[in-house]
Amino acid sequence: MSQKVLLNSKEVTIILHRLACQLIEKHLDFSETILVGIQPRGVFLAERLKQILENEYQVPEISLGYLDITFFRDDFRRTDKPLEANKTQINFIVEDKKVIFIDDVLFTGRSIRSALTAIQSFGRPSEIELLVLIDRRFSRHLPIQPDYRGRQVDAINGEKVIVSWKENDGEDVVHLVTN
Ligand SMILES: O=c1cc[nH]c(=O)[nH]1
Repeated sequence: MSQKVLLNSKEVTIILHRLACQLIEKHLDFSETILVGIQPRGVFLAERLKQILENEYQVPEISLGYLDITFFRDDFRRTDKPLEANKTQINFIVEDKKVIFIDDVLFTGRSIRSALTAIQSFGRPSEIELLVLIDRRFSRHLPIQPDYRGRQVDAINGEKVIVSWKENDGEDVVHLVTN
């Protein structure tokens, strides 16, 4: 196995600030907007963006929820292993709000397709956007594209993009791993 650094900690910080500014351009004070981190790993990115927006750009408190998609995946019956769901926590009304799905890596688009189904249980948002740190180009199985992307990456099928976060993994870094 070999691994190459795609983004180091400084680059991750710069990208997070850019994404935060792009969100402010569109969502201003976030009064009609809800951030939704896709479980499990989109939550780290969503929390980080909330922190940056509130602490560094003085946006008033932003609504942040977590959405688990385990049982909304179209392949969940195909596994023999018992599936373990993560927490879904959406403590506010999404009806007529602008929802931003946040995930670390966009690959086939199937997770986001599942998230679109899962969010329906909480009402009908006025719109749903997608923000990802890494957009794996040419990998999509579905017509799903991000509205905000940190970095576009060409990775071939045997390769994997791994995003690590300081609070969970000790360091902010993105690796391209080849088996
Ligand atoms: O490369 C990939 C593809 C999907 N999910 C990841 O975390 N990395």
